[in-house]
Amino acid sequence: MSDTREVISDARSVVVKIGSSAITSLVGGLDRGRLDRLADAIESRMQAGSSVVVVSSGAVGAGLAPLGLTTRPRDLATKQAAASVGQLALAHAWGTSFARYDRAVGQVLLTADDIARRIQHRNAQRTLDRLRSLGAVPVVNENDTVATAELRFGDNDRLAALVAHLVGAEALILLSDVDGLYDGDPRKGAAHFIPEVTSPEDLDGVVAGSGGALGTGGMASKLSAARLAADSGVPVLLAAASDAARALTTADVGTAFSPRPDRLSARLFWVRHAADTHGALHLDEGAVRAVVDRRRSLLPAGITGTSGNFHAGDVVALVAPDGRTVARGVVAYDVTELDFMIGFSTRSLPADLHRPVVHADDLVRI
Ligand SMILES: Nc1ncnc2c1ncn2[C@@H]1O[C@H](COP(=O)(O)OP(=O)(O)O)[C@@H](O)[C@H]1O
Ligand SMILES: N[C@@H](CCC(=O)OP(=O)(O)O)C(=O)O
Repeated sequence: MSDTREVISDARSVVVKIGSSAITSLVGGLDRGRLDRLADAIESRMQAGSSVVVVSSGAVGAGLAPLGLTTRPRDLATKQAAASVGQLALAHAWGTSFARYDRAVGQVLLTADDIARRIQHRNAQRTLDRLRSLGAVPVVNENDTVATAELRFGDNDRLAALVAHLVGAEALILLSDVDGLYDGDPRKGAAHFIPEVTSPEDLDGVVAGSGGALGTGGMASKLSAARLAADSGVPVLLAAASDAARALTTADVGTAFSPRPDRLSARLFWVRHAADTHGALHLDEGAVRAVVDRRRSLLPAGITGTSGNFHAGDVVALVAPDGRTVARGVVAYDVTELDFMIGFSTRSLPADLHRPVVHADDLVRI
């Protein structure tokens, strides 16, 4: 068995993400039998000494039938209404499944903002830690009814990877309706199974397709969540929910993603994955080369313009002349100060403006 699978199987703290496609269907809504089987597997892992945080999708899927809807809505307001009805059923169903073991369940609804802002971040962290120390299972979902389009996590795979970072988990298990990663969408024809992903090259030629009728992000969101987790040193197992018992014990099913050996510091992880940037710095070609290839700090001379309303200490995007975001970093000046500095060489500026606009230590390439 690979080292990664051993780490996942031995992890004392695990985040288990369950996709809509694994526990809901368009016709039947929430599948209580499947939820019971997942709760059985999670309970066994907890009995063996691990703490588990569940990230459960399925609110929208569970809310469709009660509202007389037969397809997943596309517009935000109807999605939010379905999630509002469905979240109640979902939380109740998890509560009932774990009550068979006298295990309490705590509902935790988060938005991107909660993870991005340090104070809410700490509050969420404290609640999750206390729930776990009290032996309860936190069941996390996105707070769909208040998240607006631009505030959305995008998908719960990403939320699960951020939660894994937040609680210092040692493994992330993504359970879906597919039994792992293939080089193309297995619903669309013959595809080859990929058991291990140890480096980005293992993903060369992989076509990550869209999700099913109820899923949101499809395989692309699982791959980017796996990368996010890998950046924070967390190994990921992607497996079918029907294999949950094996995924949670021996981890000898599905696709295992190794964490990167040079994991990002907590600070740089923050910079790269901060939910929101507060603006952008537009770079000329020379500055792109200095920052990306030579890993230098960004100086005012290489900046051609700014956008957004940011302050010193905010995370901003660094954008190349062709519009690509090439890095993210913590900016050292307010936009109002910077607008007078851009294009000038450091020597021609007053001494109090000599620090770099983004220091190399505060900068992460994308
Ligand atoms: N390269 C691929 N490997 C495996 N599955 C893929 C791939 N591309 C697309 N898929 C599809 O992604 C779906 C899972 O994504 P999604 O429906 O969003 O799940 P979930 O609800 O669990 O988040 C699977 O049903 C599968 O058909
Ligand atoms: N918050 C939404 C889930 C969004 C989502 O990412 O769904 P999925 O792709 O099934 O994990 C819900 O509960 O329906």
